[in-house]
Amino acid sequence: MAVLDKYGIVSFSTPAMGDMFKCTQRELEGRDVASLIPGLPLKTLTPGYNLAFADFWGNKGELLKFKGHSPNGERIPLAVSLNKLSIDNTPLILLRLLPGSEHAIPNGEFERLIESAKNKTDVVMITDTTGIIQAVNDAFAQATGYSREEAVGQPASLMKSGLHTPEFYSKMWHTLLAGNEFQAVFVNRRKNGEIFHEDKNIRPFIDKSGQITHFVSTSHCLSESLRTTLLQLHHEAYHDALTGLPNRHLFEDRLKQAFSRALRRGENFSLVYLDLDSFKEINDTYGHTVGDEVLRTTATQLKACVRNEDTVARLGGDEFALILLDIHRREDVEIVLKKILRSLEQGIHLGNKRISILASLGANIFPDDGTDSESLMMRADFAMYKAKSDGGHGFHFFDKDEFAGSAAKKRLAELLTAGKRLNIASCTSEQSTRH
Ligand SMILES: Nc1nc2c(ncn2[C@@H]2O[C@H](COP(=O)(O)OP(=O)(O)OP(=O)(O)O)[C@@H](O)[C@H]2O)c(=O)[nH]1
Repeated sequence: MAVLDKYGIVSFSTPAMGDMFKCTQRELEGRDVASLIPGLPLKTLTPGYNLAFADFWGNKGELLKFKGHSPNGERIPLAVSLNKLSIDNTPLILLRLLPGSEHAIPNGEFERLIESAKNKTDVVMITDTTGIIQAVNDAFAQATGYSREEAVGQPASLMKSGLHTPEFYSKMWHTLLAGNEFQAVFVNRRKNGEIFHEDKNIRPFIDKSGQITHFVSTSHCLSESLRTTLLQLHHEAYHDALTGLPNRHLFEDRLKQAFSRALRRGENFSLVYLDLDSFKEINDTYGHTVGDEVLRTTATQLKACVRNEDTVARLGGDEFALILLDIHRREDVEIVLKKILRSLEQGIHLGNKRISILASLGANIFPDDGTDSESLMMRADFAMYKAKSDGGHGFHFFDKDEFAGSAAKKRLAELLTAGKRLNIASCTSEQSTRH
């Protein structure tokens, strides 16, 4: 692994990269990456392009296959991934390298692989196809605190931290069992309970008959500063910068989790949409800074009105969504909605003046009002639109009969077909202007 500056110059490299290029880290640092990997389209004269390219490839999560040129002229087949990083507001590029261009380890090299792993600085762990550890190297013991004797025969989940979602592991198994390699930063737990971060690559080992017999994991632990930066990047991708709330991506993920939890435990949950009333007027009258303060206060108040395991997200503009877990009756939701309206009313203070925050809320309950996320989202939005068209500053529960007779239903269907965001508020002629 290496960190490049925006001009593509190697600012930092790991010993593993030195091993790969058959030279010391010092010989790599300060070099133009184009001289080491000529195929990479990073050029010293195009820093803006370099960062945009790293960001683009990072988001795609793809590995690029190249031939590296070691300083002594040797050709090295490589798989490369790029990500944009920011450390202390300095944009940088994280370059991750894997040996070879093959997905699977070539036939008959298994024993040699175990032998070669012995002296590596990288952590190597070999499991069978069910994830039981078969072999580890010395670096494994240093990184995890488990000796070879303690680890071999145990499931690799020995190091599980509980901080990844079940989807993370299911994606890993799908990828591996399809014969492809899996690369990710794993958050694992050492024997002494400490959390550590591993930049890990897992490759299937395929025997002479073409069967996958083992998985080979190679990783190195991330330094504290890099780990913090990666956590920040992850947080930024899933949170709204203004309020710090989960953004639409994370909200959709939480909604999926709410479905699985409700199905697993036989529970109900409620989805609530909230749109501020006359927010545009606040912006127009007092300016965007005050508007931003109103949005931040809304976020704080919403979080204060719900339980820790519930979700409050900002979907965009003045639209928020809440997922209230483990709901028994509609009355439970009503209590929360009333509390929200009351606490938002307190608003913000501007000198001697108080600006109340008014909102329209639409709610529904799984499974009564919908059994998939799309219809629940659409129906919460519809209920919110009803609350708004009833004068705003209030809440409304989704009602099937109302929905069936509504002209908006047709509009909803059109929007749904067009795959657009369902902003029903824009269809209404009646808008609340109360403050
Ligand atoms: N201050 C601020 N304003 C924003 C932000 N994002 C969106 N807006 C503004 O939010 C307003 C949303 O418009 P509308 O949905 O029509 O707001 P509204 O006046 O509450 O209309 P109704 O919902 O019908 O009551 C627009 O004026 C946007 O410019 C933001 O991050 N900060």
